[in-house]
Amino acid sequence: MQSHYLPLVRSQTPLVHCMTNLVVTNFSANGLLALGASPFMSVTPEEIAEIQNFAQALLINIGTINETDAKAMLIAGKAANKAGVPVVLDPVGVGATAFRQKIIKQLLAEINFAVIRGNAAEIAFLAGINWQGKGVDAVTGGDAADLSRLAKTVAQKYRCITALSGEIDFISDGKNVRQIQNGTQLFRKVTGSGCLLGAVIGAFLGVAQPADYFAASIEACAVYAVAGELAARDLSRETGTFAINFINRLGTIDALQLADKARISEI
Ligand SMILES: Nc1ncnc2c1ncn2[C@@H]1O[C@H](COP(=O)(O)OP(=O)(O)O)[C@@H](O)[C@H]1O
Ligand SMILES: Cc1ncsc1CCOP(=O)(O)O
Ligand SMILES: [Mg+2]
Repeated sequence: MQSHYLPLVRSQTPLVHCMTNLVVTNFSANGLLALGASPFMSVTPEEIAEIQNFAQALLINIGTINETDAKAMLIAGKAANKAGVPVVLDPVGVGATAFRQKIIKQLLAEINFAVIRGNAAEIAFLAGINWQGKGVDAVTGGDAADLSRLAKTVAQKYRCITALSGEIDFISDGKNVRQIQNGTQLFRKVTGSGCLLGAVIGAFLGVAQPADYFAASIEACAVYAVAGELAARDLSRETGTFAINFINRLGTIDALQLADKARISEI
């Protein structure tokens, strides 16, 4: 694929305001910095509305959600909508507890999300379909047609782009679906792999026009999965090394590597 948004991320350094979970905050900030974006990690109620005046994107991730953070996310999301800042939702482990389900229902009712990114279990939950999940992880399985339909259903239901990640990523705008057949199994052994992807999608949206959010999301997922594939070369079970290699690859991946490696098709 042609890289259009990656050079823009590197030249414009979009500020991505991440309201994310306690597990992945540092990994996400380092991943954004490596890529060329500018992370701002804050859930502080006193400042989260103001940040939307200068942010290029907002990420809302419910990984370690509590009532206080949920209230702050509602305020930030609404302020971002008002300011025209694209908002990405990562509904981490939404099917796992009643509390998460309550929070997600409120967020989806009151905020317009540009992109919802989740694994198969999370996207299936939003589609209203029973799917196997375990805590914050998806249990693998499901054929491509089912997963593609899930992504499309959620995109239509919430009038947004959906990025369903896994062995194959499915990205839909509610009409079209693209599949990306890149990545590595090692991603599953590094916590924050999905969460950082949500932040990276935010960076790509931050340099795109709203009409191009589908294209920007596809490129973000492709850059991410190809960087993972390159980072995993010569590794089998060295998950710590993979995490470091991956951050390095986010910084060095270029147009040639993307054109050479990305396997993107319509489904
Ligand atoms: N089995 C796999 N093979 C290749 N890539 C994978 C695999 N599982 C996940 N990925 C990649 O890992 C990244 C994070 O996705 P995922 O693991 O689904 O998120 P989460 O951590 O939220 O469950 C995505 O880029 C996805 O393409
Ligand atoms: C392990 C864990 N527990 C609560 S949030 C979280 C991080 C999940 O990160 P990811 O979905 O990116 O693997
Ligand atoms: Mg996740």
